[in-house]
Amino acid sequence: MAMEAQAQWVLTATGRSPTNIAVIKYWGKRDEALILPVNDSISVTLDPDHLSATTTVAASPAFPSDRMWLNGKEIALSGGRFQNCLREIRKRARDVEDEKKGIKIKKEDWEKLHVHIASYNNFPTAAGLASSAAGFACLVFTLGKLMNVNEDYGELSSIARQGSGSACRSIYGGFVKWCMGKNNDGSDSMAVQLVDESHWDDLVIIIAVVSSKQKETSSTSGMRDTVETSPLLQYRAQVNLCR
Ligand SMILES: Nc1ncnc2c1ncn2[C@@H]1O[C@H](COP(=O)(O)OP(=O)(O)OP(=O)(O)O)[C@@H](O)[C@H]1O
Ligand SMILES: C[C@@](O)(CCOP(=O)(O)OP(=O)(O)O)CC(=O)O
Repeated sequence: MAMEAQAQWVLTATGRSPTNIAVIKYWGKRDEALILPVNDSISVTLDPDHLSATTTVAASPAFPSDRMWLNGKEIALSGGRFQNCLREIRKRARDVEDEKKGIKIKKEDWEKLHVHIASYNNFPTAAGLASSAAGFACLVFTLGKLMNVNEDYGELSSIARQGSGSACRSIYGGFVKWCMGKNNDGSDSMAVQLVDESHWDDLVIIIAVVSSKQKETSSTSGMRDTVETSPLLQYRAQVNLCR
């Protein structure tokens, strides 16, 4: 394999993704593992200069395992959400050649190459400002860039969805709809852009951070409780709010 014959090298890619704020909220899953929602939702993507995640991914034959640092602190990548995103992007990886660095990676090499991921949020993490949306959109986008993935944004949004539901909408700017889809495998549950970021030029969103502390109840567990206990949620899911 050409990759092994070469000297040790590190190939990197960096991306930045903004967070998004839902105007018609996603609340409740019909499939917890695939992250499939019970309703369509619509959000507005914020300006990346203000609230965003910046992620650098690196691959090297010298890395013995996949590792990730979030805001400078190492976090476990063993969770299903990270593993699903890594697996889905690796599946779609293509040949990469960097002539200047003398690197040649074959499509099949990506299954064996490990990655190191470093991400920073320029706003409070896990505090109710959708850091998971910016974070997983950025992770999927940047891994895709590193591995020369050629999928369209719809497909990337479907992969980001498997990291955090709201992340599928952060793949696009402007106003974005997450179409819940009907298929059990989630293949039609993805985001589409309704209008781009120039559509409503003078729209200003003011984010008032009242606390930067980690929330006591995450959206993931809050919506799980609602699905299990609220008859009102079933009604909300039956009415198409996004029409
Ligand atoms: N930059 C990032 N890159 C990758 N994963 C991230 C990043 N930022 C946050 N996450 C993941 O998202 C989790 C936080 O998500 P959580 O849903 O609890 O909070 P939030 O998205 O900030 O708030 P909310 O969903 O209520 O708006 C983190 O524990 C981490 O797993
Ligand atoms: C209130 C919300 O922001 C909830 C977002 O929840 P998450 O997308 O963070 O939940 P998981 O899919 O479990 O990761 C509404 C919305 O963004 O539509």
